[in-house]
Amino acid sequence: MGFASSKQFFVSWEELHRATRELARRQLPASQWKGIIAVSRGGLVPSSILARELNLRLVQTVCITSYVHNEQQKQLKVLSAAEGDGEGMLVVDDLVDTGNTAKKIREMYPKAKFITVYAKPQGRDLVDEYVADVAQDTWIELPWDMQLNYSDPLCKSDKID
Ligand SMILES: O=P(O)(O)OC[C@H]1O[C@H](OP(=O)(O)OP(=O)(O)O)[C@H](O)[C@@H]1O
Ligand SMILES: Nc1nc2[nH]cnc2c(=O)[nH]1
Ligand SMILES: [Mg+2]
Repeated sequence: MGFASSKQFFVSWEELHRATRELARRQLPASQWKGIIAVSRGGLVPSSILARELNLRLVQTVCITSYVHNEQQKQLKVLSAAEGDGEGMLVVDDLVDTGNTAKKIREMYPKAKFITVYAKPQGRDLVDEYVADVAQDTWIELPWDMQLNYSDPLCKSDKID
């Protein structure tokens, strides 16, 4: 789950919006869906965009926290979960990485369609649909985790000038 990430992929609000709208476009016709189950917290913003684009008013959540014990072990804890087997529902998360969360979601909602905006190779086969591939060694930095910052001009680190 990102422990071995050596690179970063920075996602702006605009890029997240564009990619999530593309994910929404692929869920048409909207009439086939009863609603959305957002995988909180990462799936909350994408779910809001999908709900708007598909005019879905039923938005439920499944709240999962991940406890990391060591580099190999990630233990999931479900704090609260929408009821049912997921029939007619879109289960939405921001990304799939190792696939641990996705496996749990599939067990809980076997009849749902599970979709994410981003997917890494280890977990992508567990997702029914996603928009963008990201390498396994890359950490995805999402817009709600970032802020605008001043950046020095490149020549400042140029020792020859
Ligand atoms: O494929 P995996 O290795 O399971 O990783 C993917 C999950 O990790 C992140 O959530 P996280 O558990 O960090 O919590 P958050 O959504 O509250 O940020 C992300 O939002 C996915 O839900
Ligand atoms: N923000 C973020 N959370 C994650 N959780 C698991 N993998 C990732 C990742 O690449 N980025
Ligand atoms: Mg999450």
